[in-house]
Amino acid sequence: MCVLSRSLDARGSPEVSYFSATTSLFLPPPSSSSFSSFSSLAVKLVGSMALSGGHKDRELRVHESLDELSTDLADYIAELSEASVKERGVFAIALSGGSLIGLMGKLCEAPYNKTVDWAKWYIFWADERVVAKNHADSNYKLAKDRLLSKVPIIPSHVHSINDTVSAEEAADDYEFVIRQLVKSRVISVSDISDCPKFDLILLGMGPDGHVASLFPNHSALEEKDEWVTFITDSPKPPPERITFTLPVINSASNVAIVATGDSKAEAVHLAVDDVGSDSPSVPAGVAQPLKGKLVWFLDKAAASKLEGSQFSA
Ligand SMILES: O=C1O[C@H](COP(=O)(O)O)[C@@H](O)[C@H](O)[C@H]1O
Repeated sequence: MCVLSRSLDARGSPEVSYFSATTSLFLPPPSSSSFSSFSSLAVKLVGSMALSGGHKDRELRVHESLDELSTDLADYIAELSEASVKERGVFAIALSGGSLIGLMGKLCEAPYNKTVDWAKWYIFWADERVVAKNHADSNYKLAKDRLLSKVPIIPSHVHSINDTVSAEEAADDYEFVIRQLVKSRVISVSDISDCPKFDLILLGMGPDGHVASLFPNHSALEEKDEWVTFITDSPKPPPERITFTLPVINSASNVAIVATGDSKAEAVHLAVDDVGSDSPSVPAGVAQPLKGKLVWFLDKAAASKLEGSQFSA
């Protein structure tokens, strides 16, 4: 696997280096700046820059196929789980819904089904549709059917929303549950805010650039005080949802955004590239942990509109 590493110096100027991940040897840069000049299985772009009052650490992994992306995603989650269990004794992970869950499927297979310390996992949802748990639209049901029922997770460690109350009450309830688990340190606490610090928040991204249930131009994006908020007017059905707020997402130790397919390419470009203030901003572009690390998992189609990219969809 070849890796392209691009870090940004203090002024934001790119310093480009190229190396092979398998050998860790530095290779001379290619004559063209095009990513596609590598016959790589995956291209990884690492950016790091100082932000006002913060730090930005992000990495872009572009995969040749969904199969490779799924393997890399399973490796990434398994490694973070191992590190967190070693450091804290538990792994607090927040899931999303949508295509992400299918792409996590390799975790149910060897070696991960045997090597991951599932009993130490505590599961949450970064967003949930306010429907019954057995409803086809439920993010909980999707994860349960495709993932949680296939690995030995302890049922009491699975924290889904209360599906018998209104969206507002479900958001309040969920925040209460999270507060209790922060108190008992199942979930860490951020040292720069009072927010929970999840070990990993996994986000999908819609073609409009929404992450969790934070949609473009929606007031929920501005929520600063609550950990969990609710909406009743989601532009994507179903309309009633609860969602982690940006302060919670941006307090996590690790955030991954997983996006595949042509329909996501424009939103990936708007979120990742430095598009300037004249272009519309998308929620995915403001998901960036202040002290943690953001990793984007993309296929070539989703990466096809990135600046400097010659991936063909
Ligand atoms: O409605 C939702 O959509 C997003 C994206 O879903 P995808 O199928 O386009 O990957 C998902 O991340 C979110 O959790 C879900 O509620």
